[in-house]
Amino acid sequence: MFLLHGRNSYWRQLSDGHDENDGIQVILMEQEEFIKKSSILEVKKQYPQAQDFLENIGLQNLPEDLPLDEALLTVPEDDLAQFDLTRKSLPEQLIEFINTIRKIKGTCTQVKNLTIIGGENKNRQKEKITLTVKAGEIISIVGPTGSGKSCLLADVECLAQGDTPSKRCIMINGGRLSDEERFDLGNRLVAQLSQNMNFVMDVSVADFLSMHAKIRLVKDEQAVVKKCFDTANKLAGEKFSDDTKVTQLSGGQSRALMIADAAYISSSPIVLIDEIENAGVDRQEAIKCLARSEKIVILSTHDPLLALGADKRIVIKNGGMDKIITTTDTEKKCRNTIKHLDDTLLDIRNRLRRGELIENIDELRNNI
Ligand SMILES: Nc1ncnc2c1ncn2[C@@H]1O[C@H](COP(=O)(O)OP(=O)(O)OP(=O)(O)O)[C@@H](O)[C@H]1O
Repeated sequence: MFLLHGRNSYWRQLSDGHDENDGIQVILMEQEEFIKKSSILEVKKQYPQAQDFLENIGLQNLPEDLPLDEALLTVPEDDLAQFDLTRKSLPEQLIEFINTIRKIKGTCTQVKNLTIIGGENKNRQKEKITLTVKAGEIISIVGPTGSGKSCLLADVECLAQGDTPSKRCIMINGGRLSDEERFDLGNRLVAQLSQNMNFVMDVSVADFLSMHAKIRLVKDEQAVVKKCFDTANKLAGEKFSDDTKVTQLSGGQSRALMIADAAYISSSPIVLIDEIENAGVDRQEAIKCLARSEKIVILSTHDPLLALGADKRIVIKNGGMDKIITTTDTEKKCRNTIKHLDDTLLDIRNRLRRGELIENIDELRNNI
């Protein structure tokens, strides 16, 4: 719904420490009252799924300032009958529709780990590697240009079952997914932040975030939306306001917004990122904020800081997983020095952006 390349998921639980079904019952009773008494506009704001429901039965133009039962008086009974509905049954059907989505959300499994079972490299030689990634782990994928990093990300994204060119197989919680689970659009596990993001809705950043938070049934919606907006602005080079249209955001700002969304709103437990270093966002902060959210983060990168910032890295050679390296303590120490070099480069980049001349060779030497 909200982006072309991204995916969203109903997999995370409603969990709030109480029995899930009790919680759902209470919410449903309040919800029924609300849907019956409020104006259609308010219902759509609270439950964006209502828009889809009404559109599917050709009722997208109902007067939005009226409650549903009053608005339905403007619709001939015959128009409703073709969908096997009446003025009385339609609100009940709408409530059931919204409840079904809640139930889907409540019954889905949490992802504790993901396993990549090796397939074949470009020469059809077997990959002798099986890697299990736990929730909260960050994995980088490194390798020369064209070696097959994006291909591995694509295998995870489609939860490959030996049916992609690499013949890899992806397991969730140690088991294979049924075709139904794999292709069920409502149950998307994976959020992919690819190099090009395109929004398909022309709404403001604020509306975009709160709609998504509502669909995800996020608690404390306003606070989460604010957190998400502030984080996106922290990650983006050029700041933007919350009334900016999402279609007017730059490539870097869009990615910053989607990274913040993936961290704080999206319930997708697996986040895939293709070459975040090209996104014009504060890449280290981006990874830190995703890592805090206990997701599985897999990123393909040419950036030493990101590669070494991961818990493990997959080295790709000729289309195959050649090695898995766990980042050593010594590497982590080396990373601090690399970070210093990187900060120096970033400073030069920023000075160039501000139109300054870079001529002080001594200063540069001292900084390296
Ligand atoms: N195991 C494999 N079997 C068959 N084809 C493969 C395999 N791995 C990669 N390829 C193919 O190799 C080509 C390059 O792969 P890919 O785009 O994934 O490289 P990359 O490492 O992401 O490159 P870049 O660094 O430029 O983004 C693609 O056409 C891809 O389909």
